[in-house]
Amino acid sequence: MTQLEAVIFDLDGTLVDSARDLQNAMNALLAGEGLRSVSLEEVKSMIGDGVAKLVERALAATGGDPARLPALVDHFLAIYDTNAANHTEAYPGVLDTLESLRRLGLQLAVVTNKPCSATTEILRALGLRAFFSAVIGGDTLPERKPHPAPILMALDRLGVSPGAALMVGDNYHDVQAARAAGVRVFAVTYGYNHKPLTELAADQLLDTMSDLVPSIGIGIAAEDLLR
Ligand SMILES: O=C(O)COP(=O)(O)O
Ligand SMILES: [Mg+2]
Repeated sequence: MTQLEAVIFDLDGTLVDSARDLQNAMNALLAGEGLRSVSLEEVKSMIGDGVAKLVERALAATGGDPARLPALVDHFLAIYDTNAANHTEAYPGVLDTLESLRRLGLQLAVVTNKPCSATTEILRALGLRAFFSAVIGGDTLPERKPHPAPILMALDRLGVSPGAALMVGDNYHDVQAARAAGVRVFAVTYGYNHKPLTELAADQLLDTMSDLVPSIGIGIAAEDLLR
């Protein structure tokens, strides 16, 4: 079994619960358009495919004019960029897990469909930025997950081959992108997945991030990790 050298994390729904800040920014945008607010549950069902999709789904849900989409994506970004870390928190077990993985000598990366500026603001505000040797956002490349390119770019920056990496995400797009990149993939059960967990077809499900290190120890090259 190839020795595990790197873990790539999705951001929203995996490392951080960002739904409240996304909801607040969205409702400020919608109010400016004279449209109704969206609930937290609605927003959670819209997260994961980047900002343009998020705004498109919110407009569709509230009867907004699709022709306004390009202008409203820009407006959303202007609101969200400076308010991305007001209520956003790391999920339980995330900080301890990142510390443990680094202690085990693993390299860490973030591959998210969220734009880089908001991603960086959140990671810095939560004290997580220093754990990651590579951070790939939704606007780093023309392609986003489920395309494998962002994952391959992260691996390239880390100097790690796909077979020596593990992806951890919450969405079927994370699973698809990882599979297409040739990377093993675990899925957390607490995030914003839009499909039944059984359909995710991840290599393993994690009910909490605290389960990750024990799972690696049992399932993936434990003898190598602990040597
Ligand atoms: O949809 C987004 O903006 C971010 O989603 P992700 O961090 O789960 O990739
Ligand atoms: Mg996600």
